[in-house]
Amino acid sequence: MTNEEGETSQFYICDCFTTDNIFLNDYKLHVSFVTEQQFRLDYETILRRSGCVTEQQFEDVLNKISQEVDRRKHLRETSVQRAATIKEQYQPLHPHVYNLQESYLAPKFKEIVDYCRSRNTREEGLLDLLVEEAARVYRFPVFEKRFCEELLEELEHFEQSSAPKGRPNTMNRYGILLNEIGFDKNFITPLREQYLHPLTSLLYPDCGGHCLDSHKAFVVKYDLNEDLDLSYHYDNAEVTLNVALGKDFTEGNLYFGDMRQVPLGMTECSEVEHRVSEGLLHRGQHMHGALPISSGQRWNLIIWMRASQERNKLCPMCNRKPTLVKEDGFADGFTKSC
Ligand SMILES: O=C(O)CCC(=O)C(=O)O
Ligand SMILES: [Fe+2]
Repeated sequence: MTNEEGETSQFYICDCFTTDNIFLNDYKLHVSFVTEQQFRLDYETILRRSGCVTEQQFEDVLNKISQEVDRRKHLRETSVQRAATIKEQYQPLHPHVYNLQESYLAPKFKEIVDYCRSRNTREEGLLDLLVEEAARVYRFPVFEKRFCEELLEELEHFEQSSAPKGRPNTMNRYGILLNEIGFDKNFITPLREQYLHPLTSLLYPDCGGHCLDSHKAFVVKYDLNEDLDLSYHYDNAEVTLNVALGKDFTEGNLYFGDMRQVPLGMTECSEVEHRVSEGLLHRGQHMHGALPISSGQRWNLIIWMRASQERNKLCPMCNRKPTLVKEDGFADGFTKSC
């Protein structure tokens, strides 16, 4: 039996969600907060170096953290409420975009998926169909351009409506959470299971790409009057797909550094351009960020794909064995079974 979002199992979050990876936008810093004493010990020096020098500035940081922890503690319940209100009140402009059709997909993408479906192990032939832009970062066409336009029209229509809006995370202030507006069951889940899974199985078997069983999907939006760029980070995902949907924009390239926990600057970064209708597939733990756009507006579809088999061993956000807390929906992709 599956529920409305299309999940078949009970999923969990790790309890580090309320203590770890809290992003301080003013100082572009991710922090953990358990007690004030621990926080001062771990971050006072680095915060001071980043310009947080007065006691008042430090107080402001503590207040922001406390607000964020509160927001996270109530996140699931507010999200369920928002989804119910959206379902009741929001009238889609293009209802058909919520149901994935083969005709939305680029022919080249279908060719790549067919190639993967017919093979159990990676052969060099696959790398002739994809472009490897940086270490294990692959580019390929995903959608037809016409579909990207319609999807964007739908998302803008939603943005302009009076429906309540949940934002993807503290780093993206203007995105849209796709599960809340009803994209999971008939669009993102079939896209992940039927099309992306054959590909990730061959490309990332070592990072859970062969056993992805949930996701978090959202849209990020950059505009000259809103967010311009995205700080360096890793995703709460085993494998991520990032598809540029439009509109017209200049710059805003992604950049990739090393895998987790190597400070930027000690490592060479590779810049990768976004091209409308094309996707970039990468390991979730591959550190990356987005450079500022210099004109226009950029919308990208982001699918953080999770493999419970991998994350149940080690939570990618706190690097410890996860302490499970039950939640609705796909939660953060942890399960109890394996
Ligand atoms: O703006 C982008 O293209 C990157 C977005 C991203 O990395 C994320 O949301 O995790
Ligand atoms: Fe990311």
